[in-house]
Amino acid sequence: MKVFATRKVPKITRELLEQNQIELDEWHENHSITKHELMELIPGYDGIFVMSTQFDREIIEFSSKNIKALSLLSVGFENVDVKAATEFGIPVSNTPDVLSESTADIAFLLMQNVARKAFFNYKRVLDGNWKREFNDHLGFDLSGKTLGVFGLGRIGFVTAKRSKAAFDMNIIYHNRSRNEEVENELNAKYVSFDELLAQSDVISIHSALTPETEMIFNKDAFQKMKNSAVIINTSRGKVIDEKALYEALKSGKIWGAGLDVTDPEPMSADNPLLALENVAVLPHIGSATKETRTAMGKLAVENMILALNGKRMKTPVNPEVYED
Ligand SMILES: NC(=O)C1=CN([C@@H]2O[C@H](COP(=O)(O)OP(=O)(O)OC[C@H]3O[C@@H](n4cnc5c(N)ncnc54)[C@H](O)[C@@H]3O)[C@@H](O)[C@H]2O)C=CC1
Ligand SMILES: O=C(O)C(=O)CO
Repeated sequence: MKVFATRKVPKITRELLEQNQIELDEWHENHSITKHELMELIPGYDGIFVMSTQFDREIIEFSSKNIKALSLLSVGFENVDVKAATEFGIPVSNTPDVLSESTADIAFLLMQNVARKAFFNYKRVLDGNWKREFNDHLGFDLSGKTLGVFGLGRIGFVTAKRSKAAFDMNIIYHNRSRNEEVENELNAKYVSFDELLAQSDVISIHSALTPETEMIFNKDAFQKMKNSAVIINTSRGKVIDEKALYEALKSGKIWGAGLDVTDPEPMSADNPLLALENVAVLPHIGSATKETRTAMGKLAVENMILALNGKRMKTPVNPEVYED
């Protein structure tokens, strides 16, 4: 058996594959693999570790001749046409749960960072501009404020839990469905999207990227938010209309933004958002801890080995592929 990874995999993945006598090739070039390069390579493999690479219907159909599994090293799977994979009988898996704590940490880090302008103030230190201001560049307290979670799934829940425990924040949420367990545990209140926009001091985005959520945070949404509000995004860049976000921040329509994900990625260094005092940007490091990347690598390889042996994957995103 031979598998291919569209980027370098964690050490654990390599080790487990070796123990199972499965050969691995990884994409080592400096540029992201192109569709053409991928299609040239696919015929030589039995399975693929997908790391952010786009798998559209054409690639899926082409892969179906020999590929027995697409094992993603991510929980998000908007880059793969799952419907096509199911149609062509290819099982697809992702890495849920194992990255929820570390991604929620980054949402929480950005929240505190923006509330206290930490990156901006750090830059002042680097620039030799250390002044103790009494009335300028002030932040705001998170304690007792209202956190609005958009998409209260696995990561949204952990973020809400941290915010409640650390800052006794009042939790409201908007989700595809209500979650009474979460409501009881966190005293959280389900609200409509418009209520979430109007009532939140901080909005933290944790939904998947879907046709419904794409650009849902647009000019119209920013108009409905408090002038003092902060928006945090650790889901996918495309959930926010970044031009509208810039305008909303620049005009004082909303107060601040913390982004771990942007559209496109990487964000260009001359993006005007980076020049704003109340904006903190990180280069998509939500799951980037040793522990989490190891757990993701282990789960991804377990899924791959199961699929290569004709067994049901541990965390399939298209379980219907196993139905007769
Ligand atoms: N920044 C980073 O490094 C990372 C980013 N992510 C992103 O976080 C996302 C969430 O991950 P999980 O919490 O594990 O997923 P999940 O599936 O547990 O939660 C997503 C939630 O969004 C909700 N949702 C979907 N469409 C919605 C809509 N139209 N309106 C309201 N709610 C909606 C769902 O009901 C669900 O509760 C991933 O899809 C991925 O894009 C995940 C891990 C790391
Ligand atoms: O898992 C995901 O969806 C990520 O964005 C990175 O871990």
